[in-house]
Amino acid sequence: MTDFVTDALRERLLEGVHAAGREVLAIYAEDFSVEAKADESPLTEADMASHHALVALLKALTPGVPVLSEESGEIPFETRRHWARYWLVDPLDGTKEFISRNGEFTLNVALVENGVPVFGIVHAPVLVTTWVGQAGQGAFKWKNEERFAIHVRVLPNPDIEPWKVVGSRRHGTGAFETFREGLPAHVCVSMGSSIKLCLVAEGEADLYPRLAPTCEWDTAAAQAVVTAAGGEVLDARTLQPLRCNQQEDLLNPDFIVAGERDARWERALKEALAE
Ligand SMILES: Nc1ncnc2c1ncn2[C@@H]1O[C@H](COP(=O)(O)O)[C@@H](OP(=O)(O)O)[C@H]1O
Ligand SMILES: [Mg+2]
Repeated sequence: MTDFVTDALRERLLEGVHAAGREVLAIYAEDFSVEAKADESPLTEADMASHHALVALLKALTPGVPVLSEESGEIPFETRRHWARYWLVDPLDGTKEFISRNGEFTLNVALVENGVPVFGIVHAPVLVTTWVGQAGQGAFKWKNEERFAIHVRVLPNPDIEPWKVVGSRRHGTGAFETFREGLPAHVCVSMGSSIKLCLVAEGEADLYPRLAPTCEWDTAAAQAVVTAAGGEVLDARTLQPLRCNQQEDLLNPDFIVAGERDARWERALKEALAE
């Protein structure tokens, strides 16, 4: 439960994120250049335009609340570990999807309180879709200006209806394949960016195992959506909820997003991680 984000603040945040999304779309529509970051991952003008727009928005709406963005540059753990509340931003998640122009990229803004993502906005401008989740207030999806309440779905009986698993377009691993081999009947779809977590939140997928690296900004906003929709984002080994800002680096452990706990996928996950 967070009471920091009032209805009025949420509306201003949504307007601002949509405005940043329009800046990103304007770049998407033109020829854009691609640079390589220090870690060899790609960076476009759109990542930086969205970063500047979102940081300015958050600083204007909530002066005094620190902002950590993927494109901020490093903030030492010694400084940020004292933050009881901060904004965590991935201005463009799915940069490779942006570059390949398949529309599967998102703008992500999370509010983290004491390590827990309690509020999140995930906006996919090409899909004209925005997911919002707020602890204690549920989760919503806007699609073409229409608003729907969303909720995870109950795992179906796989003999009647196969489970739905969502995986990365680019980060499939042997462990992911072993996990699938341990599952009952299921179908698998590939998707880029934090949209994967949102698909679990809205009951379009049952499981998203991520047995490959990600950073906290990749997941925090969508984790708030998933939890507000009744699901969980769990460390794949401990099955405890992911927490932010607990350590020097900003890497997540391997994790799984699930609408519901179930011994069958927990067993498959254990086998996949034992390899
Ligand atoms: N080696 C690595 N270490 C940390 N994060 C990584 C990584 N390889 C990929 N990622 C993260 O995975 C995200 C893409 O995941 P997916 O392929 O499932 O969409 C990237 O987001 P960005 O596009 O914001 O850089 C990046 O942050
Ligand atoms: Mg990202």
